[in-house]
Amino acid sequence: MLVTGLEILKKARAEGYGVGAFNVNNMEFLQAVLEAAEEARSPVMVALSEGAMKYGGRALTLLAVELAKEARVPVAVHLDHGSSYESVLKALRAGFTSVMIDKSHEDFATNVRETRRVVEAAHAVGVTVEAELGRLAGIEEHVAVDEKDALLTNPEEAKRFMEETGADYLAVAIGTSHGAYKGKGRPFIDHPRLERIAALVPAPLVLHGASAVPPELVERFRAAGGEIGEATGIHPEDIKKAIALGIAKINTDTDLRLAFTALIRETLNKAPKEFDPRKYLGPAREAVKEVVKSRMELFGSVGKA
Ligand SMILES: O=C(COP(=O)(O)O)NO
Ligand SMILES: [Ca+2]
Ligand code: NA
Ligand SMILES: [Zn+2]
Repeated sequence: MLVTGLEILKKARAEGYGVGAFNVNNMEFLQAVLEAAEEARSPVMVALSEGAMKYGGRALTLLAVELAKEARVPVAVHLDHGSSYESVLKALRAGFTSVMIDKSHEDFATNVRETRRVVEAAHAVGVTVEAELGRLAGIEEHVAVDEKDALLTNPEEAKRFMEETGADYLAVAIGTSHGAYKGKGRPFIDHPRLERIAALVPAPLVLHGASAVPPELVERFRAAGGEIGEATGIHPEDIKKAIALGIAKINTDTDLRLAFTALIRETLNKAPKEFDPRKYLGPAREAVKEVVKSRMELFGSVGKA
């Protein structure tokens, strides 16, 4: 059933488990995420970035909202990294039930003003809002944030931010970053900082840049002909600890992309004569589904639907 993000995340934080927000760009990713959720009896958030909305158009947004309605588990359809009020309005018009307005690269006052404007519009139509305070290192969708500018979330500011904006859940910067290169070796996750934020912010907390980039998947990608450098993700133990401290929504995109692409390369390498797309998109869809299921196991959301 199609529900709001807050309905899913409030329960998750209260009961101490995490819910995956999985980025989708096409039909196969969407099917993989929803099938995994139904088989695992897990609530789930289907996330579309602005790029995904542009790439898939109504073929993707209509499909996501309609399939979410038909799903046998709670599903929220979420705009990931909304960069403007207009972009949020498009998602609201498409029937999304959760929207992120990401103004974390702006100054505090601007972030508050822009976020509050989105909260008013979204709440008017029964949709809940994710906001962000603090900056992830690495590449954010619209700004390149290098290490020295990466500003981790200030707990006291976060409290004030949530009170002044009325946002429903908060994306925090505690050391993660987007993509496959999250730092040398095991990225440092500032759990003490998260604990202080969670003590001051009762709302569900969101972790971006949370992909594990597992070595076996990186190897599989390379073995199939993919080229990738010194790739590292967030250690599963650091995810579990973050969930215990108040993280309720965990964004996963890179792991799904690596799995999908590795399988397509593998299938095409093995069958150079193949030109039926279902023969290489199908196994890739299965691979994404397996990654989604393993993430749900790690987050503790299996059986929570
Ligand atoms: O935060 C993410 C995804 O992060 P990853 O690159 O670690 O999958 N999307 O908003
Ligand atoms: Ca941001
Ligand atoms: Na998001
Ligand atoms: Zn993100």
